[in-house]
Amino acid sequence: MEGVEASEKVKRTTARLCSLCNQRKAALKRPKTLEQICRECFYNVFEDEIHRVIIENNLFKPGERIAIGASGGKDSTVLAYVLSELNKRHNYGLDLFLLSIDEGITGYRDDSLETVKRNEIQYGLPLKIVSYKELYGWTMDEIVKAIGLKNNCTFCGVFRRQALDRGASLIHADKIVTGHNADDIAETVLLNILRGDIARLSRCTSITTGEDGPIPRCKPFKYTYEKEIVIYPFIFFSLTFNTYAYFKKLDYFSTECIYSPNAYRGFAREFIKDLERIRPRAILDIIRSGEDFRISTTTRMPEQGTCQRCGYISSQKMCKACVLLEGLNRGLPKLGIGRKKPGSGGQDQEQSKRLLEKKGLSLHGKHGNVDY
Ligand SMILES: Nc1ncnc2c1ncn2[C@@H]1O[C@H](COP(=O)(O)OP(=O)(O)OP(=O)(O)O)[C@@H](O)[C@H]1O
Repeated sequence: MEGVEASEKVKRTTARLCSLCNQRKAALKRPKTLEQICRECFYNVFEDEIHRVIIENNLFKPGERIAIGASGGKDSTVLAYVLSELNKRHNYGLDLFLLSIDEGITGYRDDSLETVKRNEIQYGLPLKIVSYKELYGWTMDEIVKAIGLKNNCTFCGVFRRQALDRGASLIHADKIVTGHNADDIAETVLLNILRGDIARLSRCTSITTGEDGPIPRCKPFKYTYEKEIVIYPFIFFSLTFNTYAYFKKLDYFSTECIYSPNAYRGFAREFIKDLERIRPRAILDIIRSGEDFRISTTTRMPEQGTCQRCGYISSQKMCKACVLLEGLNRGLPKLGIGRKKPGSGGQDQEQSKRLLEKKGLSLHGKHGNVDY
């Protein structure tokens, strides 16, 4: 019965004319606006929105070398494709590169890197791969053996952040772009509110961050819905499978990391889904709320300095990567796990974490809690 209803729904939707061009048959309902539009108009609005975001926010300057953080996953694959198309179409004058970090996760990253290697040929973009093993002397497989499954995402998140910077500087990149999308950012706003993490809350909605660090980072998908990029597991809009990556038949890798099988940012994601049922714009509203937060001028923010050991930016004497690495090398892998700095959550974060864990949900992001 359900199947019959679904196919009726498909027939009803596809029989309608596109509400933008009024000529071709509608092929999907846009999750962002609920408009029924055709494939061609979808490509146009999807790409034009990203172009507008790039131009209005002055993300790039002609001649810049841009490292695209390429994991082989849906977001960064679509980002690489769209950015290379827009670069040609609008003459941005950018030198684009794919930059992949090999965390050393057998059965996951080795497979997704194969996808990136194919993307290198498909999009004609040079690829640079840097590995945790060469940078830190440890693979994630080895780290998980030492620390177990509980805190491994913290290592991975901290190391990846620095690895992207180091990789980008090896290819003399001026900027790094990542595939963080609107859903990721809205979730992060909520998580930072729950953690009481004022420092991260104040920067998590910025489209460009790290301008005071080694290499600025941009998120051109800041306003792009995940559901428009690729299939989404919690389908509640009809025809959400007709997304950009699907229509364009892009080659991406779609398996979850084997070390964080429950990697969804459970609570925030579910909450946002509930809100979206009432108001499809909820994701954009949350991002806007995050942007509009005013941080009191008396709030103590971490001061940016450099790590005494490796010279990387750090608000402490030693950067988090060096602290974690020291723990690993001394056989004390738990050294440096946990975070109790002033203004960074402390007790509030612990309380929210306990509360969520009681409900069987996790506060941690896909790759630890240091994603922005
Ligand atoms: N191993 C990696 N190498 C290079 N860039 C990475 C890597 N992992 C993540 N990134 C960058 O960080 C972004 C966010 O990654 P994350 O894994 O949190 O989200 P995701 O939604 O699974 O992204 P994707 O679909 O691109 O894998 C990615 O879109 C990509 O730009």
